[in-house]
Amino acid sequence: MARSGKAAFIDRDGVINRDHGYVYQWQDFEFLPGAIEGMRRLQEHGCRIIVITNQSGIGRGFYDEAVFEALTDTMCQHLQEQGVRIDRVYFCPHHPEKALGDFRVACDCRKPAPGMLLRGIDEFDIDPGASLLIGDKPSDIEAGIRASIGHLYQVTEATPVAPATAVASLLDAADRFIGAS
Ligand SMILES: O=P(O)(O)OC[C@@H](O)[C@H]1O[C@@H](OP(=O)(O)O)[C@@H](O)[C@@H](O)[C@@H]1O
Ligand SMILES: [Mg+2]
Ligand SMILES: [Zn+2]
Repeated sequence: MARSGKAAFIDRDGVINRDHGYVYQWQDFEFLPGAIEGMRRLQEHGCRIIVITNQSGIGRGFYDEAVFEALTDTMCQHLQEQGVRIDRVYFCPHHPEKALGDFRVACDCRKPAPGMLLRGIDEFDIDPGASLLIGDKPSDIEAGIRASIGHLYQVTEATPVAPATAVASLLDAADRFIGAS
């Protein structure tokens, strides 16, 4: 049977919260303007909310998986209080050159590889063509292209990677997607 669900695949650092560089503590987690409202609108529109985040800070030894999970729990709790339910957070702890020990691998989940997106598509029976991705880096957009995501948005003031649309915020992306579908 054809896949039928719709998902918003959302990058974390630089889209949901300000990217201060390997954020792992709640005190450094600063929601970007429009991020929470954008997720609320996408959820109300019927999208699964799926976060896809490279976390090579784990592999580099800056913080461990338990610390990342604790921050994720706090973020999700905060969002829940604001009426946003995160369906899943996928993360990649690897890096092919900079990570330590077993984390130093050429995995299939570190963006621009599409592994985290493909997992979400499979686990939630998502139609990628009807879904959107919001990222800030070219590697996010590249992952979206490789997973055949139909609507790509890049939070950037520079020229976006084709065929992504440049947006000012998660909220801007949400409104454009909802307006177009
Ligand atoms: O934007 P997402 O995917 O949510 O997360 C990115 C972070 O894990 C960090 O990824 C690093 O890239 P490297 O992993 O070192 O190439 C840098 O870009 C950091 O500034 C950034 O905080
Ligand atoms: Mg990012
Ligand atoms: Zn990985």
